[in-house]
Amino acid sequence: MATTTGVNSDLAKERNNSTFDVEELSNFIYRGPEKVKRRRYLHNLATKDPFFRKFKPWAFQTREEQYEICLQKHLYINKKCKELNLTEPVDKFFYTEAAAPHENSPIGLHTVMFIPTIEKQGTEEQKKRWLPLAESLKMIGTYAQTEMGHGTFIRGLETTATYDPRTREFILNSPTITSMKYWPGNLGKTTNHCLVMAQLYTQGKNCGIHMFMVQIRDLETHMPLAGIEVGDIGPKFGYGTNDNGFLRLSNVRIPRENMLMRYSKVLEDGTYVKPPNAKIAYGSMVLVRAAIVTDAARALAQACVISIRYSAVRRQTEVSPGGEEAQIIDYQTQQYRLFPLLATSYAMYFAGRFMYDFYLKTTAEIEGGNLDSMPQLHAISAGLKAFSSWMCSAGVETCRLCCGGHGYSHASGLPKIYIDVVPGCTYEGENNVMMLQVARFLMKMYGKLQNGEALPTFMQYMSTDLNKKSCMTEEVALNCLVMAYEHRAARMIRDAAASMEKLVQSGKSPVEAWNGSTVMLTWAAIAHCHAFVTKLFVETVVKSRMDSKVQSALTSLCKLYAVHGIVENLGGFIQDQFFDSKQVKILQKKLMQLLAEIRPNAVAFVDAFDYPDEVLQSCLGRYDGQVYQALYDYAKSSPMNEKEVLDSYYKYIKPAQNGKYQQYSKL
Ligand SMILES: CCCCCCCCCCCCCCCCCCCCCCCC(=O)SCCNC(=O)CCNC(=O)[C@H](O)C(C)(C)COP(=O)(O)OP(=O)(O)OC[C@H]1O[C@@H](n2cnc3c(N)ncnc32)[C@H](O)[C@@H]1OP(=O)(O)O
Ligand SMILES: Cc1cc2nc3c(=O)[nH]c(=O)nc-3n(C[C@H](O)[C@H](O)[C@H](O)COP(=O)(O)OP(=O)(O)OC[C@H]3O[C@@H](n4cnc5c(N)ncnc54)[C@H](O)[C@@H]3O)c2cc1C
Repeated sequence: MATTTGVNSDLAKERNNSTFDVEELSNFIYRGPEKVKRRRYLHNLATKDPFFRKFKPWAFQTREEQYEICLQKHLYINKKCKELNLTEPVDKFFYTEAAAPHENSPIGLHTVMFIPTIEKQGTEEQKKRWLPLAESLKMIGTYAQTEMGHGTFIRGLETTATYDPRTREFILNSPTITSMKYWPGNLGKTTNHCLVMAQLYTQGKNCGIHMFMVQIRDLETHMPLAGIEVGDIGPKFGYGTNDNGFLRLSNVRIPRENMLMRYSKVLEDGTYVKPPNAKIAYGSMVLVRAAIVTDAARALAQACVISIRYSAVRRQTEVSPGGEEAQIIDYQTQQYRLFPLLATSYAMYFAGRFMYDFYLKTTAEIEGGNLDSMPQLHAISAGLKAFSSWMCSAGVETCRLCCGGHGYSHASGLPKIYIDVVPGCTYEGENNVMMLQVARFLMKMYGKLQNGEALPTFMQYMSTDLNKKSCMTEEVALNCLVMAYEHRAARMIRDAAASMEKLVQSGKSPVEAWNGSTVMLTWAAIAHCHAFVTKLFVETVVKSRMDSKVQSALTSLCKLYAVHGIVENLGGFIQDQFFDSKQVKILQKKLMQLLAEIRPNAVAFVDAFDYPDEVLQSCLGRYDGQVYQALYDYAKSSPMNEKEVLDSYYKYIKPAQNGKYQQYSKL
C-alpha cells in the first residue's frame, strides 16, 4: 500500500531487495567516485539555483515563451560556466543537463558547431580574430549548411560564393528558392553571424563546397544587413525553444579572409589550394554525430528511470479474484518491453563513452597531420549516431506507452524527452543515409578481405568461417552471443556484396548495382552496428574492474541485451542455420529467465543513473514514488484551472445551450 508521505512503500521494498550497492554501479557508469561527486556537485549547482526555478513549467509555456525563457536560461548557463571556470565539455554537459533539461538551446549551435568549426577549420589568424568575439557573445553564430532543397546531398548545395579578385571579396548568393538556407538552429532570430556552406567559384571554376563566415545582422541594432533575408521557420514537432531559421543571400560581399582557410585556400589572385582530404571540411558534423550517441543514451536512460519507477509504484488488476492488485512491473509483458530497453540504455552509454574517447584520440591524430583514421572515424560515428538515435528514440516511445494513460500527459516528462531525442534520427545526417555510409565502408573492407589485405581490428570478424555453427549451449555464454552477432553481420555483408556483384554481372553499372542493393546494404550496416555495440557491452562488463555484485548484475543485463536482440531479429540469425531449433529454444527460455533475474534489480539499475527529480521533471519518475499526489498537484497547477468558469463558457457554450449561434455568423 502506498503512503502519501515519505518514499512509496513498494519503491522502498524494491530498493531493499536489490542485490548490489547502487553507489558502486553509479561509480562504474560515470568512471569513478570522484567523477560521480563532481557530477552531483554540478547537478546541485543547477538544481538548487533559484534562477532556474523562477519560470513556469515548460509544458505551460507558449512557443514565444519557450524561446525567451530558454534563451535566458542558456545565457545564464553561459555566464555561470565562466564564473565557475567550467571549461571541460563534460562539466558543461552535466551542468546544462540539470539547468535546462531537454530544452534545446537558442545558442546551442553557437556552442556545439559554430565555435568548434572556427577552432577546427579556421587559420590561426581567424581563430585570434573570431574566437574572443564568439566567446563573449558579441558574435553569435550558427552552422548554416542545409538548404530547402538539399540536406543530405551536400555536394548538391546551391548557395554560391564567387571570388572577385579585383576587390578580394567573395560574393554570396542564393540563386533559387531551393537554395535558401533552411533549418539551421538559432538562425531565425538569435544569431548575427553564420558559417555558410557554399559552392566556391574562382577563376571560373567550381571548387566544391566550402565554409564562409557571413555577418547577417547589425551588431548594434540586430537588424538584418543589406542583401540578407532571415527569419524563423515556424512551429515544428518539438524544438519550440529553438529558432531554426531560413536565410536568403543576395549579392552579399565578404572579405577573402572570411573563407575558413586552415585546409583549403583561395589566394589573392584567385588561385585555389586544395585541402589534404576534401572531407576534412565535414569534421564538425563528425563531432556532433559523436556527441549524439551520449545524448541519445541519456534520453533513453531517463525514460527508463521514469517508466521503471512508475511500474514499481503502479498497481493494476487483481491477479486472483479479490486479491491484491499487482505491481505492473510484475507483468512479464511489461518486463519484456522495459528491461531490454534498460539494457539498451546501458549499452548506449558505454557506446557513447567509447565514441567520445575515440573521437578525441582520432581528431588529435588528424590535427597532427595523420589522416589515416578518418574513414574509420566517419564510419563508426555515422553508424553509432544512427543506431543509437534509432534505438533510443523508439525506446523512449515504448517507455511512454508502458506508462499507460499517464504517459501521454506532459506530467510524465516523457513527451519532452521524446521530441528532444527523435530529431537526432534526422539531423546531422538522416539515419538511412548514415547507414549507407557505413555500408560503403563495409564494402571497402570486404574488398580488402577478398584481396587478402589486413583489416582494422574491429573489422576482423568478417573473416569468420560462415559455415561454422553456433557454440551456444544452455549456459548461454557471452562469447557465443558475440560470435552470433558477428556471424550475422559477416553474412549480411557478404550477401550485400554478392547482390551487387550479381547485378553487375547482369549488366548493371556499379551505381545501379549499389542502388539495387541498398536495403541489403542497410541490413548489413545495422547488423554491423548491433555487433559492435554488443561486443563493446560484453567487453565492458568482462574486462573492467568493478565490484563483484555489480559485475554479476551487469552481466545479466548485458546478456539480456544480447539475447533479446537475437530473439527479436531471429530471421537474420537462423537464415543459414547458424542456430538450430534447439538453440533457439534455449535462447527464448534464457530470455524469460533473464527477465526474472533482472526483476529485483530493475529499480536499482535505474537509480544508479543518478538523475535528480529536478532533471527528470516527471510526476511518474519521482525518487519517492509519490506519483498520485504529484499528478494531482500538476493538474491543479494547469493555467486552464486558474478560473473556475472560463470566459469561453459565457461566449460559446451558454449561447449554444440556448440555441444561439449568431456569434459564428459574425466571423
Ligand atoms: C558518460 C557521459 C560523458 C558525457 C560526455 C559528453 C561530452 C559531449 C558534450 C556535447 C554534448 C552535446 C549534445 C549534443 C546534442 C546534439 C545537439 C545537436 C543540435 C542539432 C545540430 C544539427 C546540425 C545539423 O544537422 S548540420 C547539417 C548536417 N548535415 C548532414 O549531416 C548532411 C549529411 N550528408 C553528408 O554528410 C554527406 O553528403 C554524405 C556523407 C552523405 C555524402 O557526402 P559526399 O556527397 O561528399 O560523398 P561522396 O562524394 O559520395 O564521397 C563519399 C566518400 O566520402 C567519405 N566521407 C563522407 N563523409 C566523411 C567524413 N565526415 N569523414 C571522412 N570521410 C567522409 C565517405 O566515406 C566516402 O569515402 P569513399 O572512400 O569514397 O568510400
Ligand atoms: C531539428 C533539426 C535541426 C537541424 N539543425 C540544422 C543546423 O543547425 N544546420 C544545418 O545545416 N541543418 C540542420 N538541420 C537539417 C538536417 O541536417 C537535415 O534535415 C538532414 O541532414 C536531412 O536532410 P534532408 O532534410 O535533406 O532530408 P532528405 O535527404 O530529403 O531525406 C528525405 C528522405 O530521403 C531519403 N534519402 C535522401 N537521400 C538518400 C540517399 N542518398 N539514399 C537513400 N535515401 C536517401 C532519406 O533517408 C529520407 O528518408 C536540422 C534539422 C532538424 C530536423
